[in-house]
Amino acid sequence: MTMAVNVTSEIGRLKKVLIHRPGIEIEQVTPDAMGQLLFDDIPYLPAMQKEHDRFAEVLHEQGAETVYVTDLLEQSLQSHTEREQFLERMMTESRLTVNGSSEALKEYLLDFSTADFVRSMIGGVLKEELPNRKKKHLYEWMDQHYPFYLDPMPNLYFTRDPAAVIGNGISLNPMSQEARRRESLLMEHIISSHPDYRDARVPQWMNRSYDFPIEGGDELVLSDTVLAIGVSERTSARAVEKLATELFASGSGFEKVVAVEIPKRRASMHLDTVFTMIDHDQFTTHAQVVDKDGRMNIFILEPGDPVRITKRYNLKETLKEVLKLDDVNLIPCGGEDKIASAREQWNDGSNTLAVAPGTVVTYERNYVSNDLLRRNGITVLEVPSSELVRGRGGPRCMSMPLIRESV
Ligand SMILES: NC(=[NH2+])NCCC[C@H](N)C(=O)O
Repeated sequence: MTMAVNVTSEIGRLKKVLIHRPGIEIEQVTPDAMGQLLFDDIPYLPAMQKEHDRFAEVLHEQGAETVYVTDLLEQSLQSHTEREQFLERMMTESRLTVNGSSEALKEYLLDFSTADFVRSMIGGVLKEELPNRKKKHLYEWMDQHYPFYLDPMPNLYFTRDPAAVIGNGISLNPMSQEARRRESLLMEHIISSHPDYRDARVPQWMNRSYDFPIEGGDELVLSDTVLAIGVSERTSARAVEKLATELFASGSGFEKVVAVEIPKRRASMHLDTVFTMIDHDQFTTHAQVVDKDGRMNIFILEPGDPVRITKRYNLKETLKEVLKLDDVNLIPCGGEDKIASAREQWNDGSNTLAVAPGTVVTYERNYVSNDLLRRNGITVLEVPSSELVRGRGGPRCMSMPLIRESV
C-alpha cells in the first residue's frame, strides 16, 4: 500500500511535493505592513510568479509531482457547509467573531465560487470590498484604520513552515509569528478533510493548539530514525521536547531528536537557513552558526521517562554519531570569503532543496555557494530568484515534501 505521506529523509528522491504559487496576497504587502508581514521589500508579482513557475518546472523535470495548496483547498471545500465551517474557524482565529463584525463578511464570502472563496482566504479581504448595504457595525464603516477584514497570507509560498511530514505522520505547527498563524489552519484542513488524506488518518505528531511555537523550517528529517530540530527565533525548546516525546511514544520509528541551538535573529530564523542536507554525508552550513570546527550547542533527545537528554558541542561529530558515518563534509555557504558568505546566506544560499541524493535546487544568484557545491560533486539545479528572495526564503522553504523515496 502506498502511504498518503512518507518522508524518511531530506534527500530521498522527491516524489510528491506541496507548493503554493504566489498570488494576490503578495499585492497586499505595503511599506507600512511589510515588517509585520515578514517581508523586506515589495515583490513584483508577475515576475515572482514566473520564477515560481520555473521552480515548479524544475521539480517536474526531476520527476516530482507538484500539488498546489489552492487546488487541495478547493477540492476539500466543495460544499456550502464545508466552506461555512471553514470560514467560521478562520474568522475566529482572525478575531472577527469579537463584537459580531463577522456576519457581513460571512454573507459576502459564502456567495463566492469555491475558487474565489479560496483566493480570498489567502489573498485577504479588504474592508472596502464589502458592499455598503452589508455593513452593520461601526468597525465596518471605519476605512481610515486597519484596511483588512481578513489579513492576507503572503508567506504561504513558504509551504515548508506551517506543517512538516515526518515519517508517515505530520507536524501541524503552532506558528511563532502572528502573520503566519492561520497558514497551519489551511494545512490542518487539508489533512483532515481532503479526500486523499482524510481516510488515511495521517498521525499528527504535533498540533496547532500547543502553546509553544515550532515551524517547519526548523524540522529536518535526517534519516528514518533521526530528526534534527532547530531551537531558534521561531521554535521553542518546549515544542521540540513535546514533539520528540510524541514521536518516541507513538511507534513513529524515530529514535533520536537532535536539537540544534541557533542564534535568535532574522537572518537565521530557521535551522534550514544555515544548515541543509544535500547527500548521505554532505551538508551546507554557515559560518554564522558553525565555525570551521563546527562548535555549537547541540542536545540529543532519546526515549525515556522523562526524555533522556545529553549534550554535544560539535555538529560534525554529532552527525557522524547519529547517522553512523565515518566522515561528513560540511560545505560552508559562500565559502571562506566573509562578504560572499554573509551576502549569500542572507539570500538563502544555504537553503537547498534536495530532489535526490546529491542533487539540489538552489537560487542562481548564489554563485559562490553553487560553485562550491559543484566542486564537491553535487548536481546543482539553479532557479531565478530576484523576486522570490524578497520574502527571505529559498527552495527548501518553498516546498513541503509529501512523499520521498526511501534511501
Ligand atoms: N523555512 C524557512 N526558512 N522559511 C522562511 C520563511 C520566510 C518568511 N518571510 C518568514 O519570515 O516567516
